Amino acid sequence: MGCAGQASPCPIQQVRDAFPYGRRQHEALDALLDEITNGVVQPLAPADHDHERWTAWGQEHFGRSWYDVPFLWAESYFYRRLLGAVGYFGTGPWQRADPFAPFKQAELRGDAVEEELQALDALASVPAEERATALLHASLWGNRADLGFRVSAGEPAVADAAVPVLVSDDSATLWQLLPAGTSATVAVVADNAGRELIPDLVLIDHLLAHGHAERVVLHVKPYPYYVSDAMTADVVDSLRRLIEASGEAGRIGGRLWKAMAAGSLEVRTHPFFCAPLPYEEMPEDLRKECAGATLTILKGDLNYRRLVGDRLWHPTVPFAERTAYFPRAVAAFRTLKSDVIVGLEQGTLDSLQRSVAAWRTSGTHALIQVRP
Ligand SMILES: O=P(O)(O)OC[C@H]1O[C@](O)(CO)[C@@H](O)[C@@H]1O
Repeated sequence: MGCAGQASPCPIQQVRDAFPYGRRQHEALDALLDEITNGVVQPLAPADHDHERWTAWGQEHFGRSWYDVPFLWAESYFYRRLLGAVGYFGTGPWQRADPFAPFKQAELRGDAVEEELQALDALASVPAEERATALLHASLWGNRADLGFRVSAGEPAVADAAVPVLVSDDSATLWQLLPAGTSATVAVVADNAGRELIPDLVLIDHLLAHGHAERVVLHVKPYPYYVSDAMTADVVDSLRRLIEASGEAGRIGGRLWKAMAAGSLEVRTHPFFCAPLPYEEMPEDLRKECAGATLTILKGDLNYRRLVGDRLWHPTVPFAERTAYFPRAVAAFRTLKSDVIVGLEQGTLDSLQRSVAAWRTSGTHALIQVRP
């Protein structure tokens, strides 16, 4: 979360600086910061629309120090409380005003996105298979948000070139599940907006345009979360950004816009995407939804923690074993930003452990894992 003395930026300060909030919001943010630093976790007010839901999701954590509750729970609840403090769920003037919108907008309008969109022109003329790999990697590394659509492919420099940056790569299995010309439905559970969502949308366009999927359902967060997580408004902004671009990016945007109207691309959301719970505990309606998809692709680090279980598993525990509960085929695209990892070959683990890189947490490494 980066508050209370941690090195990364504190979202409380970030939103304070980014919005001309009134006294009431500043006081509520002060109180939240004080609660996190010196106090104990307070429940939501009984009148809050999601009071019952959060009680079910972790009543046992209320009244304990923020430092003593599970990290996954604390992070999720923190974002819920932050939104409460700025009046996001209220009926006042700040109702539904995304406190992170200024950061998302700046990224979308930045030079990096512009360059990445322009690079799509060069990609349009390369053979379909090579393009598919480049787009898959762009979506994957978009999770680190510092790599674009380079034809030369998607992999950032790392300290130790002897160690593979893709620590697991099941992309061949992914393409086997989605051969061109199938009537597959693909569910994509999005992670970050901006520099991650744009390559996700470009990949979705490729799946639809080349017959790897007949229908794609893009799942986004129901409210602002983890600063940059994508919501419906971010999908709209990204689609507009694509459409306004020249060349191939603009054409992709136009196709996606039409796909939305035709129903071959659908945006959906569910409260569970902001839940502090593993996917193993997903509710029945979401389980049915995933069972109906040929493949569900989960993007990002947090989704990975929730998919395999937020624990320090031995890295060679099979991915298939940890995801056996998932109702149908599932894929994880993730740059490594936390200690949780499974599904590594012993040889890969050995070379990673010999390297000097902080490979588990620095975002220099990534994986594509698939359980058919
Ligand atoms: O956007 P992503 O890839 O889900 O990353 C979020 C990650 O960042 C953190 O908030 C901090 O490292 C992790 O807790 C979390 O897993």
